[in-house]
Amino acid sequence: MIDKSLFQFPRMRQQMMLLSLLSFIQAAAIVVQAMGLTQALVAIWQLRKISALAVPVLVFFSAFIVRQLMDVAKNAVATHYADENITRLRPQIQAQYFRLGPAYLHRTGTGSAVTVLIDGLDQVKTYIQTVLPKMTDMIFIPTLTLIYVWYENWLSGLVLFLMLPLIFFFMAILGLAARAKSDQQYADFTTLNNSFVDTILGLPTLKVLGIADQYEDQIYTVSERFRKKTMSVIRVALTSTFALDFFTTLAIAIIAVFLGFRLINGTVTLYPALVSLILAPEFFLPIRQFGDDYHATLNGKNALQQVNDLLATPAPAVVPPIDWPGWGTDSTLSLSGVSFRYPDAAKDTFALQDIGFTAQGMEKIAIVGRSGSGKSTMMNLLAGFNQPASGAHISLDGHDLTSFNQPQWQDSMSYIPQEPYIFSASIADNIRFYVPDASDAAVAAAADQAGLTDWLGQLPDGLATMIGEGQRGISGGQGQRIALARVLLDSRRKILLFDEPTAHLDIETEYALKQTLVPLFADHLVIFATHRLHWLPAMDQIIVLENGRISEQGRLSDLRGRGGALDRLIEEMGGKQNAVFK
Ligand SMILES: Nc1ncnc2c1ncn2[C@@H]1O[C@H](COP(=O)(O)OP(=O)(O)OP(=O)(O)O)[C@@H](O)[C@H]1O
Repeated sequence: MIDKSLFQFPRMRQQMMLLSLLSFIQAAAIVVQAMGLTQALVAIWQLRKISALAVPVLVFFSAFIVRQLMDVAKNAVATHYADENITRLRPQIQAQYFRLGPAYLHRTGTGSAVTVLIDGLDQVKTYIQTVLPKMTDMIFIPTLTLIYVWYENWLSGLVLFLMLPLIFFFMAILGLAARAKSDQQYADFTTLNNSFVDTILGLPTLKVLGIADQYEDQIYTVSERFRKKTMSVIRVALTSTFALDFFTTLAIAIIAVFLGFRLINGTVTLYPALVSLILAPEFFLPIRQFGDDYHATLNGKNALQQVNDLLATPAPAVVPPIDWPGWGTDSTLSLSGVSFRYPDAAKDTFALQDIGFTAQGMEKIAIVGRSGSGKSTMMNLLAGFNQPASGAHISLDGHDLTSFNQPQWQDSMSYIPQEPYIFSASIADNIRFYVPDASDAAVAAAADQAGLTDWLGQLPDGLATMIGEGQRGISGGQGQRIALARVLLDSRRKILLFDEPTAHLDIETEYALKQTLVPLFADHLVIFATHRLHWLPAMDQIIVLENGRISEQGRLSDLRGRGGALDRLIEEMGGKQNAVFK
């Protein structure tokens, strides 16, 4: 029922002590309230003067108020503590996602991240808020009421005490059944979120292909499955609540019958009999309340488990800092024996195998290959998102690196993917990506150099125009130019990694962009993955990938016409692509 990891939360001991104190006071108030009520009833039964009622009634109401105040206080303490932990966990989870990188997010799904960060944390909050006070209530309220009932009437105390194992036994059986169903339900919830986010992101494609309805049906099917799983969890939860209610009512009835007979026999007086009867439901109340909230706590427990698993996932080690001034004209990077396998790929299936090459100074290197040959995997590895398998040798100006997840390397490079991410912000802020404190004049100059001036002139708000999700849409070419402006703004980053930056652009836009890009290449190390072969004449070194291996590498002039992998690739591309080399 209780996730042990809760006890590792900061300040948990103090919180539990505080809640224990509040539950203890509440338990005492419950006993005192019952005493006051019973004394008042006994006084009425004995036809005593109305003034004899004053003290018991006052005691009853005072204890009643204390009891309610303790509920308010426990709620406030638990809510505050839950909020405090959610506020602590949210940035930790975000930081962990950053550490694990896009490769992890790709594997687990965006929907899963949304589930953890939004619904998951809400459920964890409800869990902490509910389970902590319920736990201390379950310890103190039954104990104190049992002690008092036993003191007043040991037989009633014994009945209450004997009922406990039976109730816990049923709680455990039903709890286990609900647990299994709830695990399934939570897994379905994540699947549902993943397929929903996936469908929303892919909606334009689905519409174009005319299969949006099919996906709508799929979401309907998944959500129906989720609904049914939820209903079955609720069914088990209701059965357990019913079973608990049944047994507690039975126990109270047994006590009532016993006491009734003993009152008639005269073996017990009215006060102990009545106080036992009034306290019997109080004895079971915390257990029943825990049963009522069991469903909510199960979801929270699952969500907490997911948060813990995420936080415990080992992040790729950040390579320790090196004494390296950054990439310069004399710099050398050499790789050998670099392999990479996706975690979910078959055992011996490597997306990259035994990669080796050397990059020097402001060289321009093209990585070409058929679709699926490993170009993006290679760029993600060079950007530090994919970690090479053991046995790789990476040497950066004489420093041995185990991966490119190296702060100085990453601070020296700019990575431009096929579709650069445009944040929901102004164009200027999007350009300031690497240099947040760049001046307006510097941003405007970078935008101009990237060829954005004509377009900006058409926008009433110019650089202040809001773009990105939920804002003004932009074309693929404009997105690439913004990404270029980012690079131009930060002249310290001398390494440019391009992953097919013009893949989604038409020939005219690509040509215009090329005019901006090629001059930029001059004072940078450029590693450029592409299947558009007209870029090759602008490159110093060509690396041809086939099935994750380098099948040919060298200068374009050396590779052309020798019937090797590059010639085969050019032949396959045919037509317009081939014409570039004639
Ligand atoms: N996240 C992933 N998990 C498992 N396998 C993957 C993943 N991403 C890519 N692969 C596999 O790795 C291989 C190389 O893929 P990669 O995307 O690097 O190729 P590419 O040359 O960039 O292709 P394209 O030109 O079509 O973008 C392919 O066989 C692909 O199926």
